[in-house]
Formats: sequence, structure tokens, C-alpha cells
Amino acid sequence: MYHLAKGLYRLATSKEEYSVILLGLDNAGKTTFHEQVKALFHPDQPEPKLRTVPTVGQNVSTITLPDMYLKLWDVGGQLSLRALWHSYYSSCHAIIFIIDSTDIGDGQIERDQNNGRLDECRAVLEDVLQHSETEGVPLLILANKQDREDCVEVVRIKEGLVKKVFEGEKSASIRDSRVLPVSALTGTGVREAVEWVRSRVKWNKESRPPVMR
Ligand SMILES: Nc1nc2c(ncn2[C@@H]2O[C@H](COP(=O)(O)OP(=O)(O)OP(=O)(O)O)[C@@H](O)[C@H]2O)c(=O)[nH]1
Ligand SMILES: [Mg+2]
Repeated sequence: MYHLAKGLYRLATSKEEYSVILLGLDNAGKTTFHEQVKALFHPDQPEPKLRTVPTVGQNVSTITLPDMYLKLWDVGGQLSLRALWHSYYSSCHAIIFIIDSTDIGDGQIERDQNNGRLDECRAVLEDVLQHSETEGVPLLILANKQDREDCVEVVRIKEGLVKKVFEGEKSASIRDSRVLPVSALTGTGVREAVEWVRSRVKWNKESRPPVMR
């Protein structure tokens, strides 16, 4: 009887847990974004810690939403650390790829002029999407640092970078994806980003079932 009651109690109180991995080049703003999410959704930590240092290893946190736990994995984006990303792919339910919108020239791939880290960004994103274990996983691309005057607008990033990446992706049609403008520093767009992920991991739960906690 005790075990039955305990089982029923567990069932009634448990929630689905989904994992989200934050990817992007070093300095893109992953940790800053992560801190803003924690500040928004952790009642005991209302002030985001915005003085970040380059991530070596990982920062992990779990936020509680009405219908799920969302576990965020913030990993280092430096070249030498990108080789570790693949170990998160098979267990993630969504990918947030963060772009520094001030470090991609004018966002247009064909141009010969200096385009910052646009080519590197494209190659890294393509590499993530081509990995067999990320197939079909919802992808949110964040055009970050939109608070800065020298940023490239989100429409240009969609037309220039994202369209080009998807043209080469075999499974683009079956992957749910979105590009959103954000400023991780000011917090603008962060709530919308979490909301998009929340809805998409649920839609995709047949393909990537959540863990019950
Ligand atoms: N103006 C502006 N600066 C930002 C924004 N987001 C991040 N930054 C700055 O960009 C720098 C790098 O931010 P991080 O969040 O540490 O970058 P990261 O992607 O975690 O970098 P790695 O851990 O090395 O992969 C810091 O100086 C941040 O303050 C933003 O939205 N606007
Ligand atoms: Mg970091």
C-alpha cells in the first residue's frame, strides 16, 4: 500500500525535464544569456551576474516552468572546446545557437570584404547541424547583442547566413527552427526565446522524449 501511495504521489508530482544546449562561437554571449534566463526564472536569484569570463567546461542550471523543467547546458565556445560539444547532442531536446551580431561583417556570405567571424560562424553551425545526433532537434538561432549600434539586423542574418546554412542541410525541412533578435546583456528577447524552446520541445517529444523528474 505504501509503495502504491508513493508511486501515485510521484506520478502526480513529477514533471517532464528537457535539456537545452547553448552553442556558438566564443564571446557570442552564451553565458550572459544563461545568466539572464536564471535571473528571470529563479525566484531566489533576481539579479543576473553579467560579468562573465570565458567558459572552460560547462555551466548547468535547471529552471522550473509551469509544465516542465528546462535544463540548460552552457558550454565553452573556444575552438579547442568545440570538440566536446558532440557529447551533449544525443541527450539534448533543443539547441540554442547564439551569434554575436556585431562580429559578422554585414551578414552577407558572398561578399569578399572583411566579414568578421561570419565564415567561422557558418562553418561551426553547419557542423552542428550535419551531426547525425542533432537531426530533427529544434534549433533556435539568437542574433545577440542587438543593443549595440553596430549590430547586423536579424533580417539580414536570416537572409545572409541562416538561409545559406539551411540550403545545404538535408533535413532542414523536418527541423523546427527560428531566428530571434536578443540582447543577452539587457535581457531583451530572453523570455521569448525560452517560450519558443518550451513549445518546440513539447511538439518534438515523440522523437525526443523527456526525462521524468
Ligand atoms: N553589448 C552586448 N554585449 C554582450 C551581450 N551578450 C554578451 N555580451 C558581452 O560579450 C562578452 C562575452 O560574453 P559571454 O556570455 O561570456 O560569451 P560566451 O559565449 O559565453 O563565451 P565563451 O564562454 O568563451 O564561449 C562579454 O563581455 C559580455 O558582456 C549583449 O547582448 N550585448
Ligand atoms: Mg561562456
